[in-house]
Amino acid sequence: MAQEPDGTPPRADRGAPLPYYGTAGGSGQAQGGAGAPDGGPVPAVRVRGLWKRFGEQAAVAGIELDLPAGRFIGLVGPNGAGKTTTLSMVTGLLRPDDGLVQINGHDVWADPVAVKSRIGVLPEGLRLFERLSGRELLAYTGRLRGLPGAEVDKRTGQLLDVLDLTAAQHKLVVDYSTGMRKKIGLAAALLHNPEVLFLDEPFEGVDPVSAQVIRGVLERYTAGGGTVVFSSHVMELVESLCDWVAVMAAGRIVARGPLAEVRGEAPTLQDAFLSLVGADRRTGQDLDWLGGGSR
Ligand SMILES: Nc1ncnc2c1ncn2[C@@H]1O[C@H](COP(=O)(O)OP(=O)(O)OP(=O)(O)O)[C@@H](O)[C@H]1O
Repeated sequence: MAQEPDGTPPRADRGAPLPYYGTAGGSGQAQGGAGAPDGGPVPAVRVRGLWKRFGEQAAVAGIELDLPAGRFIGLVGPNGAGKTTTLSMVTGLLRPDDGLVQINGHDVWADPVAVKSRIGVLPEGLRLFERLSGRELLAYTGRLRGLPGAEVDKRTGQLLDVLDLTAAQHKLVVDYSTGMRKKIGLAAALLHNPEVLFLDEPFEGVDPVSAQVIRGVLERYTAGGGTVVFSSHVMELVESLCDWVAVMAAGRIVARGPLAEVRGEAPTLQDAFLSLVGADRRTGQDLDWLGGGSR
């Protein structure tokens, strides 16, 4: 598999290698804006030695990963592979036991304000302010992000329109459907025009029409230079949307690189994925009693 980053324009903000966090609960040192230590282009996301244990179990077991800027990146893996735990640590929602995470050269835990102004996050199990209307939620988010009121109004109107939420803009979020919640969450994550957008299962529970709308917005965002990192189980979706993928299994990255390279000789990403995570051997052949006939 290819080693990233690739094809990303070099940036001026380069600097020294960064320290790891050290032991559990350590916060590392501020190194805002530092670049790739090898002199290469600064990756959108740089992860080194990332660990998270829950009791005896290592949910994330020493991940090393560079995600190139300006790409549509899919993080895929079977249930329990550690995708959500990884994304939570990368976005500053969950403190790692050990390891380093940088967003465009800024340390997630040592320089959280710089990082949070650069990222948008649509987490799994998104919690929203339910007693606000969709429009109020975006107005509130925009002001929290420090945007001027007129700019918040303009962007809010445009995002509500593009995401087909204008008719529901005055409805309380508590009354939104699953798909509407994803869309208003996406609008809130995009409002400040982040450099990197993280989405945990953005298409789960979303109907095909809304999925197409979300897809269009994300494609517009990457065309403008933004980086999307999203997790999904749906290989067809990843294959049609992403140009770069990272495959996780049992807390580790087992493959990463441009989509075509990870797919390799396999006919589809799904085949490559099943082979990479070792699931192609589980065919259900042993269940010879199953079939609804004799009990
Ligand atoms: N708060 C927690 N406490 C204990 N175990 C946890 C916790 N969060 C995650 N885990 C465990 O860590 C492992 C990785 O979970 P994670 O949710 O990151 O996987 P995932 O790849 O996102 O899975 P899925 O695709 O099913 O959402 C799982 O075995 C899970 O049970």
